[in-house]
Amino acid sequence: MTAESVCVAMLGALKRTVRPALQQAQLLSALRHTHTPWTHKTQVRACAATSATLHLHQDSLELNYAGTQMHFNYVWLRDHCRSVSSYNSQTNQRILDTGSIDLNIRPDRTAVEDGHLVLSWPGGHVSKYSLNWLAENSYEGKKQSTVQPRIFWNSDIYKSANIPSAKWDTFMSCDDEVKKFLQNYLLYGIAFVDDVPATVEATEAVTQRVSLIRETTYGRTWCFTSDFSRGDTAYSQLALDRHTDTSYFQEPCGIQVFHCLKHEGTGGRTLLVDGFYAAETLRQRSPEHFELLSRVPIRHEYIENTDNHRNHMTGIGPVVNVYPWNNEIYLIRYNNYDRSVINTIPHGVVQQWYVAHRELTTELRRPENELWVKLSPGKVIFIDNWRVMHGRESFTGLRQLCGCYLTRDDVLSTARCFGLQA
Ligand SMILES: C[N+](C)(C)CCCC[C@H](N)C(=O)O
Ligand SMILES: O=C(O)CCC(=O)C(=O)O
Ligand SMILES: [Fe+2]
Repeated sequence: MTAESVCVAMLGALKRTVRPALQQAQLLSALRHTHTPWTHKTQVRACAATSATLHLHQDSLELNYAGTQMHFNYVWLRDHCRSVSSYNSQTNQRILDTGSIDLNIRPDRTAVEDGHLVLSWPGGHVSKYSLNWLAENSYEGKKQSTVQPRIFWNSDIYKSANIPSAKWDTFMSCDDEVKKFLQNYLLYGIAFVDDVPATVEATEAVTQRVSLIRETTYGRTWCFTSDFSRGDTAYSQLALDRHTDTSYFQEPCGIQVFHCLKHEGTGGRTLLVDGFYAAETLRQRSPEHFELLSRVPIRHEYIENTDNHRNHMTGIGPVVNVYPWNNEIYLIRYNNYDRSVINTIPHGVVQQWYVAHRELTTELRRPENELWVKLSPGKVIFIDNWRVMHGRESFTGLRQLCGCYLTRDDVLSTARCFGLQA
């Protein structure tokens, strides 16, 4: 058996879910290294024992390992050297000055030894990388995997998943409960904690288990009712169509927390819609419309001029934001109330943009995509404001809603510290 056939035999061992990738072909060709084609310089080394084969190219090394063909640029390899003089593994920070690497660097010696790629650089420095580390960190590996695994949902999918709510007592005392809660939150973009005392303090305490509060012009923790105390329809009894909040921030708030402390009246149910489910449907149906919404930046705005508050915020960005290397959606800004004048789209594109926006709106408005819940005292909901839209039914009577925004970075950090993929 040749080394190559060993590699092929291992292909099946590595299961990957290749996501439908829209402009992947264009993207790849744009990003592709300009390899010197096979030349007499190219060396081939095979090591059947580790099932790894190396091919040296002009500015990169090709590694076939665990069923994946990967390319590692020489500057990249020197830059990612994990030797003690290059990298501080106590702080997980680079020591090496990347600006000092010769951009034409090539290793003098390359070998695969004991599951490691070993490179000797001109000047004598030796770098060692475990093949598994290389496989985990290669571009080829990353572009086929998602940054954050998610389950896109419509109402039926969410309901039949029967996700349990966390319970206040356990949530406050047991890390495992927080971990389970975060896993659900990451997968679905919403998660609940039940039996929370109906106070601002308890609501705040719950959030402290997973993140830091992101203070905004609305306060740190806010408690509001339909008193028009602020220049925004949220402070009324009117119905609010599905939307994401703070679309007018350059970085919209990552998480929204709501706790209804009191409602003496009718209506006021909360509407939840998975924006990623709708956007993925759009991507399947009309890739070119999806592309337009992900490419064209638009502006959102919050202008407030009341007796007590003066604010003028703007945020610019596309409706759908995707990671350029794998086309995974990571953020949707969708707020028809706060969308401001469109003057960032050339006239030849405006019509198509509206068509694309309408198509997304149609998906978001399908009744089967709507999840309605009545928030009641004790039930705290965490909403991924980069993904899941919220809205509300009009209501009567006194309704008091408290909550806060959380920093996305800190929620994700907590999740990663629990060993979750985020
Ligand atoms: C949640 N809280 C009531 C504090 C603020 C509401 C902000 C409303 C604004 N139109 C937006 O969508 O961002
Ligand atoms: O009143 C509600 O249920 C939510 C209102 C709203 O959209 C918000 O406060 O962001
Ligand atoms: Fe809102």
